[in-house]
Amino acid sequence: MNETTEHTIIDEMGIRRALTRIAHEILEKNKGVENCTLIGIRTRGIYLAKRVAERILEIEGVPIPVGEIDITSYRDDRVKVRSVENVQEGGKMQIQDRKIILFDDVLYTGRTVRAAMDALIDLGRPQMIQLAVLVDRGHRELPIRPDYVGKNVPTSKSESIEVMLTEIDDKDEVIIQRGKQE
Ligand SMILES: O=P(O)(O)OC[C@H]1O[C@H](OP(=O)(O)OP(=O)(O)O)[C@H](O)[C@@H]1O
Ligand SMILES: O=c1cc[nH]c(=O)[nH]1
Repeated sequence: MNETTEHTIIDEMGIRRALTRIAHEILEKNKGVENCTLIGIRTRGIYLAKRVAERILEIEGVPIPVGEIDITSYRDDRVKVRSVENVQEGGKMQIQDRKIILFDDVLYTGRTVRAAMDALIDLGRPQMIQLAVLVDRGHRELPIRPDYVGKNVPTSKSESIEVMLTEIDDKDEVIIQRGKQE
């Protein structure tokens, strides 16, 4: 039998604590947020970036620009970047010489992050790029590692992680589905 089971791996409180910790880690690693820009990978990476920017404002009293990058995946594994936009004011993000902190909900093969980095570098020369993810589930196919991780979740390839955020899913929860076919 090939039944699918699922259970919660991070609840609402866990997500809140993880994002607060990541906000503190960003402040510590960068000695503040001067010259930093947060860029969320569409869709849920954007909400994570916005929430961390709010925490940083609460903790440090400093606003931080937040942008979004839209990447479309194709079945043959090519990825296409559609845009990089400022989510607060609209218009283009400044990339040149900025410290960019990329946000995504799940890190798996690393191909989405690689596409995002390629697109950013096409637009300008960032001073550096860092990576924040809510869940690192392993199985990297590229030499990419996150600087900030909400939770490391060892998985098998037949499992799947689903991140739900109130902004679009009506609740905050991360679940693992087992027995799901790829
Ligand atoms: O490291 P990778 O192998 O690239 O996988 C990670 C990506 O996969 C998921 O996006 P997905 O393409 O499932 O789109 P969605 O988040 O909009 O559902 C997730 O949100 C990451 O962006
Ligand atoms: O399990 C996975 C793998 C890639 N992206 C997801 O959102 N979940």
